Amino acid sequence: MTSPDPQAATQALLYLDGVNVSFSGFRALNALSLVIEPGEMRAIIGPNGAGKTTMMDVITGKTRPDQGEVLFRGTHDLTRLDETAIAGLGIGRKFQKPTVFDSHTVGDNLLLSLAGPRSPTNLLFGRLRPDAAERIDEILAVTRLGAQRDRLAGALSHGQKQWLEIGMLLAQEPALLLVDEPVAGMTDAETEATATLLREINKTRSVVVVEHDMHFVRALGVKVTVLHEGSVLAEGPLDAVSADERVIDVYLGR
Ligand SMILES: Nc1ncnc2c1ncn2[C@@H]1O[C@H](COP(=O)(O)OP(=O)(O)OP(=O)(O)O)[C@@H](O)[C@H]1O
Repeated sequence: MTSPDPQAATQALLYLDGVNVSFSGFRALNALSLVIEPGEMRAIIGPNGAGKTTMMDVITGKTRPDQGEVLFRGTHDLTRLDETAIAGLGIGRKFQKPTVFDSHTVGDNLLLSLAGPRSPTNLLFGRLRPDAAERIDEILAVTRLGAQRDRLAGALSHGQKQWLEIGMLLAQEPALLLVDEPVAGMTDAETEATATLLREINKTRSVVVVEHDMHFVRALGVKVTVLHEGSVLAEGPLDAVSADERVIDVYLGR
């Protein structure tokens, strides 16, 4: 792949160019270049070890690249910021395994995640953002967890826990959501519902989703980037990348 147009750096929401990451001499990311436009939802696919998780780690500041540019909104150099600062810029990440608070209700999990002045003292004295109750209602509606509000999170199904965690991420009001294999272990119906949920979220936020489940990627209906050996192998609509011989060889054909 050629590098993206340098002018794209200033217009992109997320701009990666020539990113290298090595672990003990092994290139996990190899001159990776990728551009996510404002408002876009992008699906990232690729075989095990292709570098998908490492790419997310670089964007969120967990891993520092050895080389390359990583810019958010054209001006923020993510290679110089730590994880907290990057989260503060509005980049939220959902890991594969749900990490909800099992012994709290669904509603309280969301309350604890709300952006705003939520120091322990503020929570203790009920000082929350003024629209907290309204925002929780909205998130419960979009995640279809309204009927579960007073249930303990520990009692939810695996799919519902994943939706709750996506809801907790939404409560932080990120501009960009990074979502790692959200439908692993879900039923077909839950997988469909998750595609609908991410499409709904994408109406107001940008999303990068890593997923192996091709039915789910198809249901998202967005541009797909195929990673292989730490670089972009192919990019485009799912039908086009699925027909690409190189993609079939390294990933889909297996
Ligand atoms: N901390 C690390 N130390 C050494 N090697 C690592 C480390 N993290 C990742 N790697 C290696 O880098 C390569 C890319 O890994 P990465 O987890 O990014 O791939 P992936 O595309 O997310 O794979 P999967 O689909 O299996 O999650 C792999 O070969 C992996 O073993």
